[in-house]
Amino acid sequence: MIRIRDLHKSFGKNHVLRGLNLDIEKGRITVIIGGSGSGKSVLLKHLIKLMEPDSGTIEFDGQVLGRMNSRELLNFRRQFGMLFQESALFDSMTVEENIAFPMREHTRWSKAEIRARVREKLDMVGLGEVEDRLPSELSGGMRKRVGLARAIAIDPQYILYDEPTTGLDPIMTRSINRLILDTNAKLGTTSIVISHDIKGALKMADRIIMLHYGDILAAGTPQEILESDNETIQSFIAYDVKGEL
Ligand SMILES: Nc1ncnc2c1ncn2[C@@H]1O[C@H](COP(=O)(O)OP(=O)(O)OP(=O)(O)O)[C@@H](O)[C@H]1O
Repeated sequence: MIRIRDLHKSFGKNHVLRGLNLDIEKGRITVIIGGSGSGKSVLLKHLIKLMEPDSGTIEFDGQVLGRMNSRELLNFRRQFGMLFQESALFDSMTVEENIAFPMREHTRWSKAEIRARVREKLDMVGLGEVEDRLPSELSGGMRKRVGLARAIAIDPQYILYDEPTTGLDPIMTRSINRLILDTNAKLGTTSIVISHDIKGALKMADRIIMLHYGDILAAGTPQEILESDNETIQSFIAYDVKGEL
């Protein structure tokens, strides 16, 4: 269980996270939605300590993130896979080297073992013989899949997805959403997804969190979000769900 309590973060006068409280259950898919600039990415960065809060706490299974020593922090980071926006692959490395990267950083697996595991992860994300290609030689959808293969390289407990389907066509969007669901089911991971894809969120989420000006406007099952009588939520989902222009 991840427990976030009274989290505040400002950049100068821009008070981005405003006393955010949130519990995220293990093994589930939590999708975070909300308008541009509402603080979704900032929240995600706090979870892996890429950003420090001004005040408030984040606990993973009772362990407070800010109080970990460097060894605990290294172990902690090992439990995370992250699929960044734009996939964030290393351009000068091949697909195989990209996926092998976390394995080399965090494990003592042999070269042969790493090679076999890279193949296994590529199979999981439905990619064929692309090990020797460079990211620039792949389509955007393929790069996302390689990014996902890298995110699950060392079977993390948590996977964070930052807008995994932004910029993809509807078919690729569906297929990446399917992959997120399958990965969650196969690896039993806790998945936290930031998304602008409301339809996808309603289909795959166990729980949807809506952020609004750095606080939580609503949290609930897809059904609860759909049935909410809050005007801001309704106008946020109107275009995608009701097809309103
Ligand atoms: N490193 C930073 N320095 C200064 N301001 C920042 C920094 N990172 C984020 N912000 C500000 O924090 C606010 C929230 O940004 P964030 O990226 O979390 O939004 P978001 O909800 O993910 O938006 P989007 O859906 O457009 O990606 C914005 O006003 C942004 O300008």
